[in-house]
Amino acid sequence: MTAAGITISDLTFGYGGPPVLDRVSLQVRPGGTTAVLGPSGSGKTTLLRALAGFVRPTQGRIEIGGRILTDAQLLVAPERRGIGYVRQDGALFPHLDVTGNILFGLPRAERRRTSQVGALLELVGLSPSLARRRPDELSGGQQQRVALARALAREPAVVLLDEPFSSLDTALRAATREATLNALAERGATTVLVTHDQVEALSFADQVAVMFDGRFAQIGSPSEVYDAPATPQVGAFLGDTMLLPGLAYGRVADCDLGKLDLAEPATGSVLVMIRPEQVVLEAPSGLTARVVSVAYHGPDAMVRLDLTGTTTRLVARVPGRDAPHPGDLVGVAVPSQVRSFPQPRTA
Ligand SMILES: Nc1ncnc2c1ncn2[C@@H]1O[C@H](COP(=O)(O)OP(=O)(O)OP(=O)(O)O)[C@@H](O)[C@H]1O
Repeated sequence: MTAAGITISDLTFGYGGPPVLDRVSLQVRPGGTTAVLGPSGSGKTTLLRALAGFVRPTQGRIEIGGRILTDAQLLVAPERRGIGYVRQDGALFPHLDVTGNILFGLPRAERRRTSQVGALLELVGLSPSLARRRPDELSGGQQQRVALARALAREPAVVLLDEPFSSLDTALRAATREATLNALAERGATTVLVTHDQVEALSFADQVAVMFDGRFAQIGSPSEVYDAPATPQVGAFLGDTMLLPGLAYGRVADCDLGKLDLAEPATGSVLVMIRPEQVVLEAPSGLTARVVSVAYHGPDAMVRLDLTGTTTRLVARVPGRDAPHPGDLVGVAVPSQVRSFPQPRTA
């Protein structure tokens, strides 16, 4: 199977009402992994359904491997698209065993090739000894891996994953995610993952497309969308942020935390974006703050602070073992470069 790139151009679709997808464009490189990240109801699943051929867009085009699958005239049937689709619940057939589930949907001649089931199970990190189990005899993570093996059995050029890890607990989620990534990499399949989990999107994909209200607010590498968000909304969706009013001149912004270095030059009134891991706590001197509360998480702790002489509230993420105590007076500094956004004018 040769890897196929995906090109989505100007795609628009609504379920009879206002558009759920509003002129959406996206490119996924052959063999690449893109995470579509957005809040509930933003249109992520609808985009996957359009890619899979389950809905007919009112406008726009979908091309996979240079072949047009959807446009104003054409709607190639789902089974002719060479796409594997793994849903949130895995959706295994309860009355079929693992082998039956994996071979389901293959052409009749290929269904006899039960020998490939063992190889597919190994590919997704499962023991071939599970081949005769029924879905209710498997854990949630094992069921998801069987669903992935079923999707890969047809050797699709493109695999769509719709929140496939969301029902799993934390440890199982990480292991299943890694097994899925390895299996997809081995097959060279181009992958689109839909998720509302920021950590999952950042760790799974080489490209993250952030969707709000049926539009992409930003498409970029994981570090671009996290470190250089296009808007405060994208920044806040990717992780905790503080926005401080300030005045920028070139590569410096003056705000309640003093003069901070800007990653990009700016001029005039800005909102300075600071992530909690950028706030460094030290012995009190210069800028100080009073610790309001500490949420201890083991490896790290989130420390809420009142900046002395201001109404500014800060949050610092510090190593768990270095966490101060509520009431402590600490020094604060933001030594790393920060981003800024033009401040919206108020009337
Ligand atoms: N079959 C349908 N008929 C009518 N409206 C629908 C249908 N499916 C989804 N919608 C609406 O379209 C919008 C986008 O839904 P979609 O499932 O694509 O969002 P999502 O980002 O995947 O959300 P979630 O993360 O909750 O799954 C929502 O407002 C939803 O209510």
